[in-house]
Amino acid sequence: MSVRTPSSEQPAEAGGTSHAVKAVGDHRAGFACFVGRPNAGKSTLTNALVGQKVAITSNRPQTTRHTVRGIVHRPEAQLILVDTPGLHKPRTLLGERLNDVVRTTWAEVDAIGFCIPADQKLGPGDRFIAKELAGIKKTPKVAIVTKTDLVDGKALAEQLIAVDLLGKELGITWAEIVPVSATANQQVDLLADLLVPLMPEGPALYPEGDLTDEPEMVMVAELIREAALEGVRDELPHSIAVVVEEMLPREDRPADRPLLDIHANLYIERTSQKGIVIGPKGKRLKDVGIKSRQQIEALLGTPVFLDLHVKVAKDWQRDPKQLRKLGF
Ligand SMILES: Nc1nc2c(ncn2[C@@H]2O[C@H](COP(=O)(O)OP(=O)(O)OP(=O)(O)O)[C@@H](O)[C@H]2O)c(=O)[nH]1
Repeated sequence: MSVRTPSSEQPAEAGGTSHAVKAVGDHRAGFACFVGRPNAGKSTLTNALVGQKVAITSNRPQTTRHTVRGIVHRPEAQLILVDTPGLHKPRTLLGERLNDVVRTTWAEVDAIGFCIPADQKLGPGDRFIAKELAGIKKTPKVAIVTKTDLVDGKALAEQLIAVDLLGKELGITWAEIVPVSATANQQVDLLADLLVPLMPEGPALYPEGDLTDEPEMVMVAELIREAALEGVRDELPHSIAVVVEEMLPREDRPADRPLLDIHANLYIERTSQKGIVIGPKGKRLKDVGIKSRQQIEALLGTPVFLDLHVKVAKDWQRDPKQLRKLGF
């Protein structure tokens, strides 16, 4: 088994495939995606690799709904990370659509990183995904054991062995098995080093300095949704969707004091959920507004006036028309 620890000094090489490292001067560019069950740490890892927040994260499963691309720039390579929703057994139409997005992504990328949290035993969710992965023969697969800061050396070693065995059992050849911690920034750069040789040779696909190609309106909506998800429980997280209707610079402002007006709607599925989202005397919604506005201002680099409304889109997760309207 080829496991990458901080002391590994082997050259970055892709498990004997045709992707071996080329001489200096060659440039590589391509797409990699992280897969794994909900909450495995895919979005956090994407952000750590890119060095800036491009994907929202939360401790609620199924946070990620959009395919966010983070772009890692290196002198010798450009690595475009596609962050997909967690694959899971679908229960709703939204669930089915999300799984379709995942599979389509897998077929298009140059490498797949399978994320398995170090602090949880391999379970049916991991197996479900690994079995699907086994069916995708051509794409190199890297097993990434995430959240290594949460476990001791013994538990980590056991997890690495379990991942290796899972691969053998299902006929998957891991190009690498890499333990990382995105929050403690352990081995994150090494992971990028190992992914780069798996990319095809070619020129950069995005201008230098671009960190994502997600439209600003979508990123803004995601930041609002992230703030709204904090502290909500049970079914509600899945019921929340945010759509930014309009982003316009306020007229009649002096050039040195611009203000961006953002109008956004936060959708829930049932009237009964309104109270939870808005909170007593509107306090929760106000907090969501303040928190997300700060993040949006940091993202866009301009002062923002955020006009946020809560609306009911009845059972939108099961309604094709509503799903389309909400961007799915
Ligand atoms: N301690 C620790 N926590 C982590 C690490 N990476 C992610 N987390 C936490 O794990 C939770 C889930 O992380 P995400 O990055 O949102 O997970 P995800 O796989 O993108 O989740 P979905 O969007 O639901 O598919 C968050 O609370 C993160 O802060 C890590 O390296 N160490």
